[in-house]
Amino acid sequence: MLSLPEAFKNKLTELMGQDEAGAFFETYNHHKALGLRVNNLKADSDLLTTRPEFHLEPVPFCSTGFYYDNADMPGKHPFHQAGLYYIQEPSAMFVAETVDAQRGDRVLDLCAAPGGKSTQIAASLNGSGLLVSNEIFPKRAKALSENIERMGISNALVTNETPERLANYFPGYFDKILVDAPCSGEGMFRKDPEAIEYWSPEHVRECARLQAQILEQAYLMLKSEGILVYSTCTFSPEEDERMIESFLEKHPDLELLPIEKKFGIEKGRPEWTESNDPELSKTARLWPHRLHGEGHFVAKLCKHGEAPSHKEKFANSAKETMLKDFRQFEKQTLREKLNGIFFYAGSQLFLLPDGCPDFSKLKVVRAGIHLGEQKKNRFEPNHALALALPAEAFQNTLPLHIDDNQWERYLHGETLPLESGLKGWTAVTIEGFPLGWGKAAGGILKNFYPKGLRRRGLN
Ligand SMILES: C[S@@+](CC[C@H](N)C(=O)[O-])C[C@H]1O[C@@H](n2cnc3c(N)ncnc32)[C@H](O)[C@@H]1O
Repeated sequence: MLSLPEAFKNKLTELMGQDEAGAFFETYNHHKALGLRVNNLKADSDLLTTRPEFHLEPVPFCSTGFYYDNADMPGKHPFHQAGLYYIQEPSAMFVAETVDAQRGDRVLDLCAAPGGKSTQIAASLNGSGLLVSNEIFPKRAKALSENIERMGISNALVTNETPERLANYFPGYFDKILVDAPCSGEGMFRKDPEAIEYWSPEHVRECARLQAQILEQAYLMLKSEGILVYSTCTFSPEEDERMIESFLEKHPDLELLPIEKKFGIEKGRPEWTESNDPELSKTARLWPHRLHGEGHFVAKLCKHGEAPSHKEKFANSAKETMLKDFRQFEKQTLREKLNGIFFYAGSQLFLLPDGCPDFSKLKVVRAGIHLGEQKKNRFEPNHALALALPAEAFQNTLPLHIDDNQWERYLHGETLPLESGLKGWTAVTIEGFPLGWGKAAGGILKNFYPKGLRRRGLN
């Protein structure tokens, strides 16, 4: 059993009562639940469920979620590098299900790194609308950006901003906002035992102060009739029901919406708040002793009041004359011409989503698809382009297969021998799914798998 802080044990025992607390603490004798979520932007679940290397059982509250077996090691499988799934704690999958993003929505994920929920929201948007995926810490924003790239997401802006600066930029802009708040992480003690070290009653209070500030900024960015989902991975009422209680008090135009309670998902606990308002039982709690997953809290709100107005300003496309080298590369490498808003950041070229807002004053880490770099008189593609398109989009492919070790060599950065007379930019695929670029010449494939992603050892 994990060694839990005494104050945490006493608090939860007092809240839950001896009987329930007994069942709850018993879960700390067991391993955390392991989950992965299939990326519907690229593949169907059948692709994984029918493969012998995976032993998957459906997560009941997420149609693309699966529990996997410890021996499966999905992080080491090349399908992971190809972005066919995201390894995600099962309970966490319920949060983006609650956001329920619809085609064409403008969605903000305000506290997004490393990107579990953003990548799930993007799958629901299926390339339409806009996802602004924000992370305040630069290092975490980079990891988020890499995951957005790996999953082949074309309609996201990854920003590295404070909630306050974003709120100045996007007043009343979003249809849906997710605040997956930084929290005391009590629900993750089995997954991330480090969270135990940080835990203290003072830390819980600090988190609650920060969450209230973040929620205020989210409120400003929400359209009238927009939906706000608030979630934490902690059990403390100060960060959960009481946070929603005081948020509702501050904003009477907010309505708490019911969340369906199925598959062991339970009601929020109004009895743990000041007001004891039964409305708060519309919120949801995911408990490790009630379902196979870690601890989470989720609330869903609708804003009925007026939202601050904003002037729409869109990003402009680069002139066609500036795309000469790109167009030549495109003609030689892709089967179809790409259309849309082309945007240069220095020599780097991006293809922005339709209706992309002007983001010139924001810290943007990634915008749409990173197509590549304009070099002197030629264009060099970026890894993101290989991952954003299906294999059929490329003129040249080098198909690799799981039962042959060539894919391991490719992911290590090695040059590959070629039997065919391939020439030029080539998408390397694994079982028909792009893994990255290579450049063919003289019977070998030069490896363009990004250095930072290369595998260091065979394991
Ligand atoms: C629970 S994690 C998000 C997990 C993420 N949504 C996912 O599904 O992968 C909370 C995030 O909030 C960020 N954060 C910390 N302080 C913040 C602040 N003051 N404003 C906004 N985000 C903050 C943390 O860096 C962290 O990445």
